[in-house]
Amino acid sequence: ENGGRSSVRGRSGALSPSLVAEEVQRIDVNPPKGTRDFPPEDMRLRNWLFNHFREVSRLFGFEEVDYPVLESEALFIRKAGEEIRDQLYCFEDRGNRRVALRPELTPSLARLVIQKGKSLSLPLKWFAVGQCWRYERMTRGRRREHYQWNMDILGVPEVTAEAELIASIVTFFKRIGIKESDVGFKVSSRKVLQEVLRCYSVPENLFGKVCIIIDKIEKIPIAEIKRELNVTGLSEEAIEELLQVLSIKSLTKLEEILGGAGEAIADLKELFSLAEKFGYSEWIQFDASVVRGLAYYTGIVFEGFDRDGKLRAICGGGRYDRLLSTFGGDDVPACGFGFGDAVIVELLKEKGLLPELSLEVDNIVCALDRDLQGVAAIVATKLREKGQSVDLVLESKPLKWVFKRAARTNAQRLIMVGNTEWQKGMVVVKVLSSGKQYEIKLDELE
Ligand SMILES: CC(=O)Nc1cnc2ccccc2c1
Repeated sequence: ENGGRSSVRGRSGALSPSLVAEEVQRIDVNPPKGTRDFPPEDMRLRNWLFNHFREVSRLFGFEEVDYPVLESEALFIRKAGEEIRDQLYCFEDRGNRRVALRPELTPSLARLVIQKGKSLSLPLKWFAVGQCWRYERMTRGRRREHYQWNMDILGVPEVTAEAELIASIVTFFKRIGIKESDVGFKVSSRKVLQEVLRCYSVPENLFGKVCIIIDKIEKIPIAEIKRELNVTGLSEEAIEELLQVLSIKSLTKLEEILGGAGEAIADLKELFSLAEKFGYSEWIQFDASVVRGLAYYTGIVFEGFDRDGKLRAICGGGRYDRLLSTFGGDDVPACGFGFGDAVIVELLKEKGLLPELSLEVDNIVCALDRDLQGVAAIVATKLREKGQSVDLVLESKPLKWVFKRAARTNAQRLIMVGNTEWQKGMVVVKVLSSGKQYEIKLDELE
């Protein structure tokens, strides 16, 4: 199909190098383990998803930010036993610096906020869509990268901030056709754990570690949870009381156990009342077992789940009021969420909600004679200046080839530049949906 030329000879007919030099060993053309390419069809779906992330962030008045994918390893070294730490994609660079591919975006946000310091006026509402990395033994065959949408509000201590963040995710779900019958949010507060641990005089510095162990409650046997809590230093009765409280699924019950004085109850009541006002009460439920797997959360935590229970958490977030001070900055009240690009696509597949996205081009322009290639370029430029997309045929091709390409690229119109018509300053337009064909002066083409 390349006009009859044999593939080993280029335009000039010379022998191609491969026949002369030694055989070149073919490189591995797959992307590195655990990573993905985004060829056009996959990139259309990714852009569709990210455009919704960005449009919702805009609707909520958030500003877009980004950070280097490479950060100092120190940003992610936390001693709470988190999985994200065990799987850090870290290495020593050529300057002998310990660096890491970011496993999440929040520490970078904290770093930038500290760096900007007083020059930032609060509250800050920032969002980012960034690639995050982990290094897992490929035995699990899981991906080593994914893209995360993050939205964060800094400088707002009240739970109106968390309510706003959940509202933004509900808005996103509604835009892509996901309903409250498909997904929900489990909501709790780490202050529940805090209040229980205080009753048993568990030192504050064990709080993060205890949360990380609790977060594994549905992933490892309960006996293992108890053992790890015990090793961490909790008494038998503290462990029993903790596990008891974590099984509570109603705020009323929680109030009976904890008493009505604590901040946990007040925050959660406020959040559920705001949910009413935002109109997403049907989407959220209290569930004391939600703690999330990041050590820095300090208050409300939430995670989006699929009600069929087939998938891992869709998204998650919460309040992290102490993160900045762990980096030596002044504390700023903060809350945010992360939303990965993988589970949501699995959910859309499950629900038959994957959009059909095809390549669209307004025009395909071709010269019918070799010496009219320049005129075809004029036509293409004119249309592009009017904001129309043009797939300009760049070589002299038989019309059959052009029609085939027009069909594959979903071109709306075919513009042909032929000698006969061009003598009169005209070009031929064929509307491909109707087959209607007409001649028109170039400067009347729009
Ligand atoms: C389902 C999925 O791809 N999860 C995923 C993939 N890559 C990651 C990379 C860093 C942190 C978390 C990650 C999570």
